[in-house]
Amino acid sequence: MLIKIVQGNDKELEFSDVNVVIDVIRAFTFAHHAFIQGAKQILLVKTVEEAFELKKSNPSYLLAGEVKGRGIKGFDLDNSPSLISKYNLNGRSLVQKTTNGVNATLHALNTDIVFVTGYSNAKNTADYVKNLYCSINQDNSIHLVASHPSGDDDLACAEYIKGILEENIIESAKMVEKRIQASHVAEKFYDSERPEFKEEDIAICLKELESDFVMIVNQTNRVPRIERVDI
Ligand SMILES: O=C(O)[C@H](CS(=O)(=O)O)OP(=O)(O)O
Ligand SMILES: [Mg+2]
Repeated sequence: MLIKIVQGNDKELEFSDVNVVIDVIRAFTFAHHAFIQGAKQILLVKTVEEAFELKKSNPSYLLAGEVKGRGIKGFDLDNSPSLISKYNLNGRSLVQKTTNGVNATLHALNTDIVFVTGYSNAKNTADYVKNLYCSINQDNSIHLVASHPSGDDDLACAEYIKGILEENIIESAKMVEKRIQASHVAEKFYDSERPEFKEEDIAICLKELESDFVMIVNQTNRVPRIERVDI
């Protein structure tokens, strides 16, 4: 198994058998909770304009995401996992536009299969990838993409997943949680002068959840979309 950790949201990756794109704070923690709340799929777009175009032809779509961390005028939702975990999303399709997670994923499509995850679903995802791609073929190449260019939240999670895949756990779950909380990306959520960033979001990003699915990017349509695949 050739496992490489890559950091950044715009890296053009050479082909690998599997890509796992990680965004802890907050895009794929948000996505994980959206699926738990019943979402059917999450379409991934690069720009705000593309999101509005999709909504024009599909008025039931919910637009979600951020620019510089803040919600977008005219969108239905921002990038907050604590907010989304209060919605009933049964059967709904979302469109997601975010700085790191979504952009990194759109740059990571040169592969047979793309997973996305935050920390909340990291162990599930790592176990699934390990069973399916590591046990059978030891020659498989895997990119773990820590989507924030400098955030230790995604890097810590990537190292955690690598440890599970290689059966060599250097970073314990507790250590990873500490690194996420101490990362510079988390800072603004503890800043009382920036009330738009909620501390509650970080609490959710730090919590591993028992869930029975992984998130895989379906590339068969023009717009790539995250779907839940039961495990
Ligand atoms: O909304 C977020 O948490 C981030 C943007 S920033 O790092 O807070 O500026 O977007 P994401 O794509 O979820 O990393
Ligand atoms: Mg992030």
